[in-house]
Amino acid sequence: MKTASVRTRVKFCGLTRAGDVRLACELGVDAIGLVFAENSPRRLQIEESRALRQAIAPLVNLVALFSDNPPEQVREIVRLLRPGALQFHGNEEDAFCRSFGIPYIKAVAMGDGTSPVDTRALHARYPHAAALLYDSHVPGGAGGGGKPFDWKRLPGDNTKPVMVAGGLNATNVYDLITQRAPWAVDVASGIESAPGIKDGDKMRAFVAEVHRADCNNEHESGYRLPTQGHCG
Ligand SMILES: O=C(O)c1ccccc1NCC(=O)[C@H](O)[C@H](O)COP(=O)(O)O
Repeated sequence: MKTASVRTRVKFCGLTRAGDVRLACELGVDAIGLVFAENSPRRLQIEESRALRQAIAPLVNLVALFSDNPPEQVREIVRLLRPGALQFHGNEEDAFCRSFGIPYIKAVAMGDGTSPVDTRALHARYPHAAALLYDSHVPGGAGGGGKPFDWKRLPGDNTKPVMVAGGLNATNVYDLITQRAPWAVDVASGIESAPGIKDGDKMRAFVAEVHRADCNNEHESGYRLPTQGHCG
């Protein structure tokens, strides 16, 4: 039997319904992203997020997303939801991001730029980031826009796990994984029928394509642990 020697982690982001959360967990995603950024159509109120939290299966990570939210709001969400990681999309600096005592992911705005990413500068600016998420928003803009950036701009000299987002869906995630082998992929609109409303068929197709890519991927990324997942 053919086996996958690596496994790409999957984060589904911007869920707003408990049923979608349950299906995502059944499909085997690694993380569920709940959005608390003010400018998002997927933004949750704290009360509704508690029901979603309860729908997350054991061993599946909860990631809480922010974009320049006030610290007391972040603290309140950390207290109530106990996320496994925080994700910051705004102009937050390292000291702020790490001050909540939970591993953090920093989103890097790839925008419409063409210049190479200065990985050294990024690592110096966010020394305590657990991972960097390369996403297609413009600096200061919101995520979840459903538009990819040019993956050739992904840096090759990372010393932190690389996550990729921006316009991913079941038709392009295979190419991303086989071309660039990120540690994790992150998707919001590519698995939706409307902002915040996930589509079961699109979720299934996305996970199936990640699995297919992992089973065909010869590329060994320095950010992955070897695993032996079965490919059928
Ligand atoms: O999803 C949002 O509405 C959002 C708003 C403000 C900041 C971040 C936001 N989402 C961040 C994500 O992690 C998305 O999954 C990521 O940007 C990819 O989105 P998409 O291109 O729709 O797959």
